[in-house]
Amino acid sequence: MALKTLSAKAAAALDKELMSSGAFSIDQLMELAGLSVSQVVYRVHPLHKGKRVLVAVGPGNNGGDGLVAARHLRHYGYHPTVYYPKRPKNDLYQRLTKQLEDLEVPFVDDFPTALKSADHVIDAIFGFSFSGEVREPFPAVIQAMAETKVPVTAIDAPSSWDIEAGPPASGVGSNFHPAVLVSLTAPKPLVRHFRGHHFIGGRFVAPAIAKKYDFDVPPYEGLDQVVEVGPEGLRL
Ligand SMILES: NC(=O)C1=CN([C@@H]2O[C@H](COP(=O)(O)OP(=O)(O)OC[C@H]3O[C@@H](n4cnc5c(N)ncnc54)[C@H](OP(=O)(O)O)[C@@H]3O)[C@@H](O)[C@H]2O)[C@@H](O)CC1
Ligand SMILES: [K+]
Repeated sequence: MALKTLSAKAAAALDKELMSSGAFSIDQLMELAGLSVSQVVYRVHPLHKGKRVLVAVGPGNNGGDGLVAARHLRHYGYHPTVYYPKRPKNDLYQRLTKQLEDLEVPFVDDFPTALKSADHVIDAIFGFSFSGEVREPFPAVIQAMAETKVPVTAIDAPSSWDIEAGPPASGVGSNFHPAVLVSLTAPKPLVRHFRGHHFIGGRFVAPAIAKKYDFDVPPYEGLDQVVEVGPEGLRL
């Protein structure tokens, strides 16, 4: 059975609803989203495969998920490094940054150089609000992630992919195929073009909300914050 997907518009509306009538705060949702990403990395890239995780962080909430994941990974025993070139003055992102600084997580300015000594990469640049052509300074970062042999885990969307249509036909991102994707709450239509390991995370949706937005809450087990749903077709 094919997984039901959420369009970019529906995902944004769901986000808004969770934070209004759903009574969640953005901090809560981001914490659970980032926690689920950290659990995926622990599964696909356990500590013995190498502790150096490079996190590419973008200017919105997708980036915030990456900052949260970096914090959890530090507590699990990894050595995360964060590339965060565009930092909005938003209080939430500043607090997430301070929490990482207190854990002595390094922030770097040169992504391609940092990539040379990374064992795993988290793509937290853009999520469901991405559109159009990738603007500076991110084209070189996406190009580096596309070319590296280091495995990449993308949060919610491979950055630069159109949320509905998938990878761009040419130019930046056309050759970017991350090894792992963590869809938050529900996959976006771009997942039809994704062939790697696919997980769903974001274990915070009430059944009535899932019904209203017409997607399936995957069968989370025990303490897990994630469910693997691919690559063998779409198992749900
Ligand atoms: N409900 C859920 O499941 C939850 C979802 N969560 C997460 O939130 C994510 C969505 O976050 P979001 O809405 O903040 O936007 P996001 O995708 O990070 O990007 C926006 C930024 O990118 C920029 N930008 C856009 N296009 C660009 C371009 N071509 N080139 C360059 N820049 C470009 C844009 O800049 P602007 O256009 O405003 O100048 C803006 O700064 C979602 O995918 C999930 O990861 C969790 O945190 C909580 C629970
Ligand atoms: K991403």
